[in-house]
Amino acid sequence: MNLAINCEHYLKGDCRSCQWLEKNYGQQLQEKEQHLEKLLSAVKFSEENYLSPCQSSLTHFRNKAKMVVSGNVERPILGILQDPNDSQSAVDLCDCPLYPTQFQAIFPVLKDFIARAGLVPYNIKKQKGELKYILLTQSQYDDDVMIRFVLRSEIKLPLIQREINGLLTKLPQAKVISLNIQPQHAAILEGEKEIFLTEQQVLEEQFNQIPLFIRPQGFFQTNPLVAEELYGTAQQWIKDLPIHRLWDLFCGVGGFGLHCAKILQEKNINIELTGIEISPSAIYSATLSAKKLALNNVKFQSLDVTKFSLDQNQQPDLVIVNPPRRGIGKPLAEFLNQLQPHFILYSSCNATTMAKDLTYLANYKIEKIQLFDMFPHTEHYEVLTLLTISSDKK
Ligand SMILES: C[S@@+](CC[C@H](N)C(=O)[O-])C[C@H]1O[C@@H](n2cnc3c(N)ncnc32)[C@H](O)[C@@H]1O
Ligand code: SF4
Repeated sequence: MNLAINCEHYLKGDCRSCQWLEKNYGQQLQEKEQHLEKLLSAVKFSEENYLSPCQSSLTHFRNKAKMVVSGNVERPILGILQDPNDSQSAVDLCDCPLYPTQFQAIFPVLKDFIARAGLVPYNIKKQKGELKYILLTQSQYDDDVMIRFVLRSEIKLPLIQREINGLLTKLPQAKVISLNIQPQHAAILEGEKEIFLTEQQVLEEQFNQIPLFIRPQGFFQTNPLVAEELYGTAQQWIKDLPIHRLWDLFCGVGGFGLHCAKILQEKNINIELTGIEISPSAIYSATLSAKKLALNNVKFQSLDVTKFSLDQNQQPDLVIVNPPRRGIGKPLAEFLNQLQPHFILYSSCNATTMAKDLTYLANYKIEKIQLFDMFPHTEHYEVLTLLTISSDKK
């Protein structure tokens, strides 16, 4: 079997998470482009506005590993369950070629820590044990990592505290370590309670000299090199446009808004950036970045984007939207279509919902569009679109 990358687990059939591994990379990209073109066939745009895709590395491109913990306390297995209801079906994926190479040295230390702290892996059928998942995230900026242990309860906290200095000595790059308490039996990845074992609670990342802060709960891009290209492209596309007032909706930790505000401010343009995001911890991170960049007139607020937008009566020049897979939805799209900001920058991880939203944005045409291959070996991709008001609607 010819695979796009060498993966023993795929060949053995014990992991099939990369559903497109049997297609070579050229074929993967071609199918993604065809998919996007088909979705946009009803929307007006010219060929020259369709930029060639931003490609990804084929291996070691993920900054995050979500490992189900199973096996036993002396020999834990970190990986996936082939049958989600059976801990006996575990496959160890510590050598998955998508993770950063540095993770290879970290996983054995974590396995040793599990044994030392007596963190019995959770057994789904028996509903016994404590440790459910380990979530590991690396910053590409300085290779520091954040380690999160998802546990059923706090019962092991004293043992973990006893062993934590040993772990920090072996892994000095572990700048953030936390316990997430997830008491429910359901296959939910994480619970609400986060207990920090390190003073530092956010992991610093940097894209295009913009500091961004990854915090335990909530969204952060998982393919850092492609994400850096994505934010950098957004920045380049808007830098010469007449923009003073901008909104970054679904802003997360602020990547898009901060990139755009920084380049405009460097050109001595007076800007006013408002970033809106539902998660308060993401807003905390975004505010921290704005302070570090010494940006003036920047306000990040934890609110529902539709509620925020419908309450506004001032027209922004640029609205950035980067929604979850469901898209921005009809009420917000129709509102923006009436509000008529001069430019809309739409970044989407689901071109199907974006294409639907574009039908409600009937006053706009596509000025530029580019595919960013954030998720190689799968059918998923990111797409960035710059919309301007159609000349007949001005
Ligand atoms: C695809 S992420 C984009 C994050 C950010 N733009 C970035 O580049 O990292 C979508 C974000 O929308 C937020 N979100 C989801 N529903 C929301 C809502 N109704 N109002 C505000 N934010 C929302 C999520 O918390 C998440 O951070
Ligand atoms: S996720 Fe990793 S182990 Fe699984 S198929 Fe993809 S490359 Fe192979």
